[in-house]
Amino acid sequence: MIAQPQRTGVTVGYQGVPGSFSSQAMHQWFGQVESRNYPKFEDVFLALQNGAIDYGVVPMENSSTGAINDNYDLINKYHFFIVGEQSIYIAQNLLGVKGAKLNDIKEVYSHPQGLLQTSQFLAAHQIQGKECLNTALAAKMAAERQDPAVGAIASTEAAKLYDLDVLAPSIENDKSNHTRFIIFGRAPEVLPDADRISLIFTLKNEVGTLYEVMRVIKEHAINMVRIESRPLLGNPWEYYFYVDLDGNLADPRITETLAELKNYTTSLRLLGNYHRQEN
Ligand SMILES: O=C(O)C(=O)C[C@]1(C(=O)O)C=C[C@@H](O)C=C1
Repeated sequence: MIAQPQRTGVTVGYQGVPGSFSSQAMHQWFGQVESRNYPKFEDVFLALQNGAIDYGVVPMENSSTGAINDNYDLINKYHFFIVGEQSIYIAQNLLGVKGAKLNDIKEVYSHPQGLLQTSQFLAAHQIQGKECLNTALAAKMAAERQDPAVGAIASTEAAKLYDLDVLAPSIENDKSNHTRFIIFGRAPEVLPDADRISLIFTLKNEVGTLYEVMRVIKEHAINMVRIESRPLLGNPWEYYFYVDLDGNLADPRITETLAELKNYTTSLRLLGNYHRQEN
């Protein structure tokens, strides 16, 4: 694994409360760091905008349930730069108040992603899911309710922090459940050995424009690792595309590709060139 640069004396923002997967991802990437937490994903972007934090950490994609669309839209809306990524293994657990048994649980709080990632277990045990803003907040809410019928789907760290029992460990549908988070800041930070590039672009509404973009990438022998299309807010039936490529900005194949893509796109924004992280 490539060592991350030391960023000391900085403040990092994440969504949720301590014990959330976002806070775990933040600590894995930054180590011990000053942090601030916010109720909503957009609050993290606003905090970066008004200078309350130096970096933000948000989830972008889960290996079993796919894109976390809100954060793609926020990255498109706020013109910040991706400086890194962190993928973590997400073990979801059924948590309950002390002394509760699995069979007591009738409803659970969790983030919509936590409920989706454990849908098979919840259906098999006829447990009703109740959405809340974050998995760790779900644990905090279950602890406050002190009702053996009310549990939470969250991490074991959240169980410890909010004094809950783990009634069923690792109940995620997919045993290789990972979530990829991005680390973003106000300025680009290009590292000489960076190997992942993220772009956002819009296209001319003409025959074959997306094909031309793919062709340019392919003809420069660049590996495209992700493409997401999302509706452009305010322009019905128009889309923006988010693309991740393998590469470094000092490589002429990349500079030529970016220059050529300008011919086929109506806007093209480089979000960052950073270290990729394989699971
Ligand atoms: O960070 C948390 O704990 C969250 O509740 C958020 C979130 C998400 O939005 O995907 C983070 C990682 C997991 O995929 C489940 C939930």
